[in-house]
Amino acid sequence: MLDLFGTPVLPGATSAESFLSPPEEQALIRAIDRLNLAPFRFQGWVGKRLTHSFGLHYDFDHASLAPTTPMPTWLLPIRDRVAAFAGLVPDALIQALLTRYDPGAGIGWHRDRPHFDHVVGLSLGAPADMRFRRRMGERFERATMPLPPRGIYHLQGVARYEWEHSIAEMAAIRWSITFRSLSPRGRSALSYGAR
Ligand SMILES: O=C(O)CCC(=O)C(=O)O
Ligand SMILES: [Fe+2]
Repeated sequence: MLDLFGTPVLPGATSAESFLSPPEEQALIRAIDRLNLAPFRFQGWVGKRLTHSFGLHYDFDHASLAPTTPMPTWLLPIRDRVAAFAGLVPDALIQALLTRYDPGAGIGWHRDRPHFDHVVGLSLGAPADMRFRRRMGERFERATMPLPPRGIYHLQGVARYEWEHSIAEMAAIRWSITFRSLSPRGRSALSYGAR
């Protein structure tokens, strides 16, 4: 996320337009819709957005992280390009979370689980804004990062750890593919099978 002078508005948040071509976007949308997407669940609450994980599954009902089906071959070349954008080796992006936001679905204020480190996302379908906020005493500092279709964004450092983010309820369908790397906490949770 850069201002007019190319300075990041939020340290640790970078984005680029036209990362995917329109045919690639359409092929990915079709591939996501072929998956067995399930409503996101959080401690007994069932959300409107539909998700499917590859590589690792974080179970929000039980706050646990476990290996799941490896990324399919159609996703690997995309994962490799996304890793290059983020300056990471491809294998670092161990999880892919595929999400469909139907009209009325969004994502509330959160920071991603501490088990993960880098978050690199692709946007497909309807445009959206990622909103950011950070508490400053009595009020919130706020920032917005546009998420145009076919664009990519990378959250790390301050933007990922100190700021919360959310996406308002959508009026039209948006899909996203977010790739995550593991944090030291995530690595120990996996090796001990603990939280
Ligand atoms: O849909 C997106 O691009 C972001 C979703 C998100 O913040 C998350 O899954 O943690
Ligand atoms: Fe998130």
